[in-house]
Amino acid sequence: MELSLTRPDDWHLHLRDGDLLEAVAPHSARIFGRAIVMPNLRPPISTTAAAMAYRESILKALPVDSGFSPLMTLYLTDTTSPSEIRLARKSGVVYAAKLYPAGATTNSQDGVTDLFGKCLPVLHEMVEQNMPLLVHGEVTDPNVDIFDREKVFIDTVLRPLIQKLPQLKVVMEHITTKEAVSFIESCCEGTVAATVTPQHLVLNRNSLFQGGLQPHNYCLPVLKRDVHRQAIVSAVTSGSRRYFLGTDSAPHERMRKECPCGCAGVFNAPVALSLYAKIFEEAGALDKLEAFISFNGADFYGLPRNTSKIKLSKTPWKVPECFSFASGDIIPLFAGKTLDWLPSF
Ligand SMILES: NC(=O)N[C@@H](CC(=O)O)C(=O)O
Ligand SMILES: [Zn+2]
Ligand SMILES: [Zn+2]
Repeated sequence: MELSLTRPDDWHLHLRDGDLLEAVAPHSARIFGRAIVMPNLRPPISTTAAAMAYRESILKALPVDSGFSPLMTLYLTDTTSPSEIRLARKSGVVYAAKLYPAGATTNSQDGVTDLFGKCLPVLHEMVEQNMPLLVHGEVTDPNVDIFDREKVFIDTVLRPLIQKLPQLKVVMEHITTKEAVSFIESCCEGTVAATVTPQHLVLNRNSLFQGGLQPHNYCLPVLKRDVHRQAIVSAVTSGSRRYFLGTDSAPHERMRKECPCGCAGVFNAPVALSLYAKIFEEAGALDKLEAFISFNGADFYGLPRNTSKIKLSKTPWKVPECFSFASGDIIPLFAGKTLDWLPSF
């Protein structure tokens, strides 16, 4: 079987910088037309000037004939100003601003400590500029169980936020729970949406401990119980326009994953499309795959859909064990495993 599909976009991607950027960018660029590029570098991409410079380094890291467009984002801090949002919009290269609650995830140290206390003027300006707020939706309170942090964030931050600013466009990134699905369903379609990663659709929290600790399955939000996985599978395969592809491909060098305090983040760019196809096939919903991977995100962001095509054929292929680059190795999700759906162009 072979599917011909509109070229997809990745609405949540970490491209990193330096050697790592050069190593990973081609994996996304061969498959996706565009990607929303996350700003959590060190230092963070918190100004329009930094976003423009980062965009140039991404373009340099792409293969010469690549048609891939990086869509940049701004990292919100306690001191981001409304004028920075205006500048970002005017630049034509910044498409959203990203909320990292300080301490919630990789490189979130400079994130927001008090959204309602520090960021309301910026959020009002984002409404004015029709600029989406992208959210890592977890509370950081160490007393909240790590498996409950998304649910508590919805109740204490997201619901109050959309009550205060019903016109703000919000993308809840990498949703992992049935509570997140209920929340998204309760919001206004076209104003609040969610991205879903391949790992949260195919794995549950058992995969973190299968036969021993599995650092390459560790990401944030952490994998959840299977009942939650099933809820997000039903949501994305229902055909709803509220959900779209965001891989959250987040590479870390092997030695930073396989160590006493390993980093959170899964490198899934080479396998993401195969895994999404597997999920839709198993749900008997292959007819709804194209909207999820290629239409819903563009429609939400108000961008034209891609016009070129890719092919996905039902051909078994083996995922490489490892990708080596100048400063180390990166282990992909499903390393060494065989997957069913092979993308080609
Ligand atoms: N998802 C992750 O586990 N890690 C991401 C950050 C993020 O998306 O939260 C990273 O930048 O490594
Ligand atoms: Zn995140
Ligand atoms: Zn991410």
